[in-house]
Amino acid sequence: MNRDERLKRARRWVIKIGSALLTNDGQGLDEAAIGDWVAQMVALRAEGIELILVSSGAVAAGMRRLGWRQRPETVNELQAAASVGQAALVQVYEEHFQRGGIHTGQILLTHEDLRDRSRYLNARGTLRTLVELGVVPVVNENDTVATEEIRFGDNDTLAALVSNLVEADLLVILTDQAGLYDADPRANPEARLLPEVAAGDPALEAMAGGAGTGISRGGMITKVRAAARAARSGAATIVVGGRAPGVLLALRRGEPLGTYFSPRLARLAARKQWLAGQLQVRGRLHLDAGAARVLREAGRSLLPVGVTRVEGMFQRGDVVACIDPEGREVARGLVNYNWEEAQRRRGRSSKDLAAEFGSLDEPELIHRDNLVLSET
Ligand SMILES: Nc1ncnc2c1ncn2[C@@H]1O[C@H](COP(=O)(O)OP(=O)(O)O)[C@@H](O)[C@H]1O
Ligand SMILES: N[C@@H](CCC(=O)OP(=O)(O)O)C(=O)O
Repeated sequence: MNRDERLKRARRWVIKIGSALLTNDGQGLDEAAIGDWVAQMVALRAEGIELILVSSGAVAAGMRRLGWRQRPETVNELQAAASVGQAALVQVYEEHFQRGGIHTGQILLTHEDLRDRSRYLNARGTLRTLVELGVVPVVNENDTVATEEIRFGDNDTLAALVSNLVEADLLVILTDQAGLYDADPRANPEARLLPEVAAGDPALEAMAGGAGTGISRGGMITKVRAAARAARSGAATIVVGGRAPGVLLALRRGEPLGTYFSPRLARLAARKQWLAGQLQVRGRLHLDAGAARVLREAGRSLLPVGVTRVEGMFQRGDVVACIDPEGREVARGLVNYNWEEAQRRRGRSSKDLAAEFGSLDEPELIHRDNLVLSET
């Protein structure tokens, strides 16, 4: 399916608005711009398009209300700014959406909410219910409680995971550049805009750099990765300049704005999407070349015999990474044994293990249903 066709058919959109765009140079919210995007979203809703909004801007809005000129350094100050600013943010959205007769609902997530399978299913259920009720969920990271270990860090990653969660057709990332360029346009005036690329193409990461402003987090690299993640559940992504007049409606009309990331990656089953969305691992299993090959090429389960080294103190059911002899990540999966048991089993044949532990013992360290290949 090409871009035009996909856009015509896209019924469920996730729209992400970045910090760089939402704030007047990091100083408070650009309310006029927000009003303009919301009016466009109201028009999209009237066409029957379901919307989920992922909005940054809490820290910047909080700084403004607290009278701070610089982004604070300490975690608690950042969290305080986010707490004050999040209230301001939802207030502005709610006010503008109300004018169009649409309710909003606030959803604040941490990575922990999506790591735990039952919390993940719960978040998914709530988001889907809100969408079915015609409410526009306004999602942000729960910055007031998120510590380094449990945070997404940037909202591009969060928007991609939300796209997986609601099985969106399209992820639109509004930012302060017209799209993805072949080099950072702030540093290279000659950089050219790429109108269409393949989501997950490793060459894109080399072109994309970090954040452009002091207040934003991810930069273009996290957008490129977000497009690859979103493609795992079949969503196309468009990264586009949010200041282009009527940008959302122009996209809907099929105007060729921004960079279109076509989702050419194989679509994963819902459970594997959840696995692929895990941002952190609890341990690493180092594989020999043969095991790395059968995982990559034959989609087999991981048997203890192919494991040369066990790293980390994980428990049964934790997510661990499988690493090839060159140190590259092959796959991630839910491990059947804790680290001590895995240690005891590594390098041994299934026959040998059955003789020692009995035939009721699970022969795989990771079953193929619980294993997802990493993007390399
Ligand atoms: N190849 C690239 N193409 C476009 N922008 C890039 C590229 N590499 C780095 N950037 C930078 O990424 C910035 C956008 O990301 P970011 O500042 O995180 O915005 P947001 O808050 O919208 O997520 C741009 O301002 C730009 O300076
Ligand atoms: N959650 C933070 C935003 C994080 C952030 O700035 O992300 P991004 O918009 O991707 O650069 C906030 O609301 O301030």
